[in-house]
Amino acid sequence: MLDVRALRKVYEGHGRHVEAVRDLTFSLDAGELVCVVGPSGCGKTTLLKCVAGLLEPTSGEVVLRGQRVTGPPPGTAVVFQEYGRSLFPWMRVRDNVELPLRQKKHVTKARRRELVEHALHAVGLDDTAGAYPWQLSGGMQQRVAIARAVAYEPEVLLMDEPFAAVDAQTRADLEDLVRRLWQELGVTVLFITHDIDEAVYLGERVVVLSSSPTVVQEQLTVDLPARRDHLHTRADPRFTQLRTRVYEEIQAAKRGGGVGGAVAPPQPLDKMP
Ligand SMILES: Nc1ncnc2c1ncn2[C@@H]1O[C@H](COP(=O)(O)OP(=O)(O)OP(=O)(O)O)[C@@H](O)[C@H]1O
Repeated sequence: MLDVRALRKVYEGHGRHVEAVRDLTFSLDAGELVCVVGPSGCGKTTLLKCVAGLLEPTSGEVVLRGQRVTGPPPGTAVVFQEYGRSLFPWMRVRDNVELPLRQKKHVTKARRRELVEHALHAVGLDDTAGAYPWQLSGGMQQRVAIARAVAYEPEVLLMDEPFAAVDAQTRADLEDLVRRLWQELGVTVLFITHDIDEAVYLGERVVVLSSSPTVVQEQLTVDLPARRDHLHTRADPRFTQLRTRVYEEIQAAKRGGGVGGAVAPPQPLDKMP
């Protein structure tokens, strides 16, 4: 349903020439939750902006439901890292969540209110509808941003390092929230992170990017149980195997090769220590 094909993006201007991503090709099936992980500065945000139709690729393309993406595609919601900048401080929480719904002309006011209530309930913020964002903690503000995306009833949810700025406990809670919403809503999720543990904990599949010049280094299926929790999943030996493998891939990418390469053939995951 979502295809990234030979995507390349070069930023030009002010005497600079930055090849942010060189050649990215991967796909998401409908209803998948895929994490993209890569080192800092490898072009993850650039990739997400191209997928969201906010940035034009230099070459290659993003195709969503068979249509080439040339602007923000309908049915797609984005959650960015900087929740503080994505919420309007002069609008109450309920109005922030409702705002994108106003674009949907066929949705009545009563239905909008219902969707907002339901979304705030889904993220555990029933009591904050009348508050202003600045009256909430960072983690709560990010929940509002997620509620806004959920209320929009997207088919595709794009998330760009959404939990990078919150504390570890809140982050763990928000990761569980994303998996729960994904399971309940059947939405297709592309989740960008630089955190290997987060990618393996959340994803059904992990796309590993190399460092610049950026290509897809590896794709791994995460064969952990669908029901995950921080206590048990992170203690699962399989979790450790997978995170080790992703870590090795990223290290190999920095050296300019794959884990397998000419040096050592890749070990099947089930044979890894
Ligand atoms: N608007 C821009 N103009 C010029 N160069 C840019 C622009 N945006 C990003 N870049 C450059 O493109 C490269 C990739 O940046 P990008 O933000 O996509 O990486 P990232 O993987 O998301 O980084 P991080 O993990 O640190 O958030 C960097 O070298 C960055 O300096």
